Amino acid sequence: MRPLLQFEQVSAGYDRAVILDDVSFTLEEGHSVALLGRNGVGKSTLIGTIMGATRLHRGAIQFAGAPLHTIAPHRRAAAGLGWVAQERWVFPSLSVRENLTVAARRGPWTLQRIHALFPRLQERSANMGNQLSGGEQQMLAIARALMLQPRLLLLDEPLEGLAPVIVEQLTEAIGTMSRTGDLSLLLVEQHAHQALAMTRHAIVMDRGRIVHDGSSAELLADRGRLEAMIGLG
Ligand SMILES: Nc1ncnc2c1ncn2[C@@H]1O[C@H](COP(=O)(O)OP(=O)(O)OP(=O)(O)O)[C@@H](O)[C@H]1O
Repeated sequence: MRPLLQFEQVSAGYDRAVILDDVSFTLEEGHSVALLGRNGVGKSTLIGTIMGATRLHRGAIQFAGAPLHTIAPHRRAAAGLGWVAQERWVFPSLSVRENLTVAARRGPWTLQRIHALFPRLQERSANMGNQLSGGEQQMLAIARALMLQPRLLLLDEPLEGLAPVIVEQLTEAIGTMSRTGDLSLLLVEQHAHQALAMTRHAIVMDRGRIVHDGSSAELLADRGRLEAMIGLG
């Protein structure tokens, strides 16, 4: 196994506030990890720390065998990180097809492969970004990130606020993505069951610290433990 992302005793936050407290974990190349925890425990801060959007107080982050924390935030996408933020960035006045191709790079994620993953986007190719439903925008935001050929894709609550039928389609697509093996995934989700079903590993956070790091299947089977750590809502 090859480590792709490693947090080494990372403390990080905003200005003087320390939110992440001595966080260490490893994400292997080609693996998928669910990042779980109650509201406000620091999940988005961890994602932001990978992208360089927070202040690193202590520790180091390695990505693909080299230090990541010394790379400027605007260069991290080119280094192989894809980020689908909660805000679902899409270009409103570009068509779906243009959204996908405007900044695309060559690599394993082709338009054809994207259309196989999200048939809905193929049907909506000529529609503008602002003519899409919330679920379609989420699909487009994920697809745009894939067209940049990331080695690691960060998904921040992709199922949030979406209709059950869309949640089902997205869950299936994310599960497919994570099984391809040529992409690593870090998935932040409030929907713990879905997140665990889509991933191989799970990390649970509480108040800025990692309180559990293990297999998703085992945690999914241990209802009592899951409930104690994050509640089941
Ligand atoms: N830009 C910011 N400036 C200062 N504090 C922040 C900022 N963003 C988040 N925080 C604080 O950091 C802590 C962790 O928030 P974070 O958003 O990382 O948690 P989360 O686990 O992702 O929660 P949620 O599921 O609600 O998004 C909270 O106390 C929050 O108030």
